[in-house]
Amino acid sequence: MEKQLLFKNMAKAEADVKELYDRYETMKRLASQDDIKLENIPDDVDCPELRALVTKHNKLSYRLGILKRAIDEENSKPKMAKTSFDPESFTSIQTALTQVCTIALREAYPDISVEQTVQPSGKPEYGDYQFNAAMQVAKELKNRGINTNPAEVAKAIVRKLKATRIIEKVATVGGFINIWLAQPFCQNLVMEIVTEGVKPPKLLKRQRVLVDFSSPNVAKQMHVGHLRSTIIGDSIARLFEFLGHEVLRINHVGDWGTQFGMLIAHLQDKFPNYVNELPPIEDLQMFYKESKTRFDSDEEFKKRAYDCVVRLQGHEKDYIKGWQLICDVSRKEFQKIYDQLGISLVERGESFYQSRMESVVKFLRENEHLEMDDGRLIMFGLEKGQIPFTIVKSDGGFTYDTSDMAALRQRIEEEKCDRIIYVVDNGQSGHFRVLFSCAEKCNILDPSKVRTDFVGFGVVLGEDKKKFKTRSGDTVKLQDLLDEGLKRAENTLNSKGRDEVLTPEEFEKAKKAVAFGCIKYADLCNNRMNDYVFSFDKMLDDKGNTAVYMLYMMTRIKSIAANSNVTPAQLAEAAKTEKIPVKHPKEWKLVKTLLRFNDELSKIVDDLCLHHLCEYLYDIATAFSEFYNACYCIERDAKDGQIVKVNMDRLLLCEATARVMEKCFWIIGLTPVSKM
Ligand SMILES: NC(=[NH2+])NCCC[C@H](N)C(=O)O
Repeated sequence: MEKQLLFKNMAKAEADVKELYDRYETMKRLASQDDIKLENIPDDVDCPELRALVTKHNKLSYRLGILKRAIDEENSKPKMAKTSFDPESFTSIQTALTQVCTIALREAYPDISVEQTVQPSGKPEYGDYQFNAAMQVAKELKNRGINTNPAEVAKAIVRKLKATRIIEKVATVGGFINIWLAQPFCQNLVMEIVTEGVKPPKLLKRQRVLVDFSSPNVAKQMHVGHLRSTIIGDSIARLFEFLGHEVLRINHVGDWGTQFGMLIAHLQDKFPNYVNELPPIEDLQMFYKESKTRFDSDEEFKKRAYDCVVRLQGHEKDYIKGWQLICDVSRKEFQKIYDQLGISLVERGESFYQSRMESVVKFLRENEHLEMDDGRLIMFGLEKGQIPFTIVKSDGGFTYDTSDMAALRQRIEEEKCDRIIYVVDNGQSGHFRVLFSCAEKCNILDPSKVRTDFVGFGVVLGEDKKKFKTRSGDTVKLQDLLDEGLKRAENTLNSKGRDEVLTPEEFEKAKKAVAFGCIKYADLCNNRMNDYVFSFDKMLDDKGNTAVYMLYMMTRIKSIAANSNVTPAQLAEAAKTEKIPVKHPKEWKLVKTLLRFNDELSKIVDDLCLHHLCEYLYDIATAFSEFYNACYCIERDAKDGQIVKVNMDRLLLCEATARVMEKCFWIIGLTPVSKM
């Protein structure tokens, strides 16, 4: 009996041991797992403490995962101490990134002198900007017998990259260094646009910039070529003004040629009393034609005309008076065009340089730069095979070449210009090459101190791709062209029913903004070097990159806040607490597009091609449309259309977009309209 009990106890003890062993095994298995899941604990394990511990463990390992990833991310970032970013020296994102990358490049490879600017990257997966110097550096190194590859170089550069507030993260793909912008930094910059307006980047040095543009010829037609020069030159001047430079807008009018001889001789015959009584010359071109016909057919008249030139250049009173009268008639006509287009210019024609021409000739003679050639005095520039400048004609008179030499000298020595920009058609590119070359040769121009730019442009073509003419084959008068623009703009607005929604004043404003805006925009949005086809139909199209599309876009953006009953004051108040939204990819894309503004400007400061700005405007408009379609600014009830929610942060982004676009408009010379 006792024995039986003993056996029973033993069997039970054995079963207990087995059970305990099994449990131990389960626990061991569970413990070896990285993450113990509650469901893996067998149901028969009745141990609440264990379950509590597992739950706690799981929570902790989740947090550990987050921390580990953060550490990894931190480690993948440039390792050096965070240098605080100096907003004082910030000019543009591209410049700032280029600086940071160049410093890293120099540190990684001190004796390699590769210059590269950071570029916006083409695809979002390659970051926002790219620095592609590694290929060139690797090539350089290979040339020196050092075996490496672009990927290694890229990594070496990244290791030297200092962290800044602009950069969120950096990654290399082969030899490419991809850079992602930091959102908080960008949000702040865009918010500054809302609170402080679009400000120009900090100027390193304020320059004196002279823009020689428009420059028609007295008594002759101001033609479409002069219109191009006027539009392009005005925009360039505006750009430099916005940047804070000191700009001289000079109208180098052709007012001192030999044509004045025949004009004055004709004036004496037609209006003998011209000195005392204002001659009623209405059609100066007609007057010019008449005198030219006489000049070409009448020997006696021709002689008198020559005599008149001599007496005019000798500053004889009555001759100067006649010359002034003729210039006045022209001046008034030019001014009408400038007023309509909203362009300001300082007239300083060729006549202004008369005495300076005399002294520049003396200077060139004394320094032995002039050569006798068939009775003329000519000057060769520095380049071989270049045609020479004619400084003094065989009759002792001066030429277009002489006046430009004198003008350039005046602009450098008297005006102390840092940069001189000539906006003249491509046909004169040769003239300006010789001018710069001669000026350098005789030490009037030192290109290391003064920058000269020839801003050429192509000819204006008709829709038939031939030279721009009227239907009857005459050259197109500028005033007629502007008038037609107004008429066509009126038709366009009427066809959209704008005459019914706008007040007469608003309609007039819109009409002018559209007409003159579209003429300017159509000119500027093409690469200026190309010939351009003048087409009102294309200009007035409301699709594509046209002024009409841009003006519409602007009124649309402006109406968003107004339609949601948010006042400017409320918006300003919201700017104090809200952040610019960047969560949605389209918000972020728009933000980054807006922040390209300064980069675009610095590109234009260098190549003086305004089409970059028009392309940029189009990019903004596109990014805005995408944002607006994807992100609600105002949320309305589906049934009754009542506003249920206003997303103030998005309205602030709309406001920033309008501000940047407005600044671009200003530089282009477009007048925005509040309603269209
Ligand atoms: N400095 C200059 N040359 N400026 C351009 C003058 C253009 C000249 N008056 C023309 O109509 O062709």
